[in-house]
Amino acid sequence: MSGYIQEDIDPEELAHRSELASSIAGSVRELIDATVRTEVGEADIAEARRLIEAATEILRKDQLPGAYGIRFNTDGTKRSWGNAVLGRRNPIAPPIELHHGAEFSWTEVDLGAAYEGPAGLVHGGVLALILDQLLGSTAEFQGVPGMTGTLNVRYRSATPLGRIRGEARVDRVEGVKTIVTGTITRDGKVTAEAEGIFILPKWARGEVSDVLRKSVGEG
Ligand SMILES: CCCCCCCCCCCCCCCC(=O)SCCNC(=O)CCNC(=O)[C@H](O)C(C)(C)COP(=O)(O)OP(=O)(O)OC[C@H]1O[C@@H](n2cnc3c(N)ncnc32)[C@H](O)[C@@H]1OP(=O)(O)O
Repeated sequence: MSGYIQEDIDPEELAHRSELASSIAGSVRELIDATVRTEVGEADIAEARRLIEAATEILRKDQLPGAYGIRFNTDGTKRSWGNAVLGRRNPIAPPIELHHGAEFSWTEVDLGAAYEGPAGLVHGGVLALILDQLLGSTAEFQGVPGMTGTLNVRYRSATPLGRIRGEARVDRVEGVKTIVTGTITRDGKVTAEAEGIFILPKWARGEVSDVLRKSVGEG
């Protein structure tokens, strides 16, 4: 499957690249929030655009030919740095940091103005995005990975912007299908619940190396 790239990088260099990626993505994330909330006038907007365009030009000096893909070391550590939910290179990712326990996985993340749907509330699609990744990564961590086949989300009550918590656990495994359930809570109250069916695709059955299938990295 293209897009999976074996690229061995020693731990020290990896930590350095990770720090660089997180730092620039964090700056751009700040920029996104500032853009959504700015009240400055035309002259300041023009000046800001000039600086942003200059920064873009610097980054364009050396680019990957396409998306980042999923890269992994032969020891199984994995990098999904372009991922839309947890990619450390990706400023549109909230980004979520996942924690995995024996029984369940969880994340806590602050969702600010850039993730608004209804006034003052988290966009339902953003919650679905986070649940998709959280549930999918939970299946992966438990050694039964798959692509999302179906994701059902029930929005029980509105989720105000701010700090949310997501939790997920594998409910059962049926052949190549892993059924995972999860919730989003805000201030201790469940505002959304989900069930996902994650399916090990045909191309991965027996074809993908054990290293990749068992890989659980920093994301
Ligand atoms: C090393 C391995 C890596 C593998 C991968 C890992 C990814 C690790 C990511 C970690 C975290 C990801 C979190 C974000 C995850 C996304 O964002 S994934 C992106 C969104 N999803 C997609 O693009 C999936 C698109 N769809 C497909 O690729 C294929 O339709 C699927 C879902 C893989 C299934 O196709 P298939 O492999 O040909 O499945 P098939 O053999 O026909 O059916 C197998 C079983 O699944 C059932 N089924 C088929 N489709 C569906 C469906 N849509 N809904 C429910 N059941 C279905 C069938 O009825 C059958 O059931 P049983 O007869 O066994 O009871």
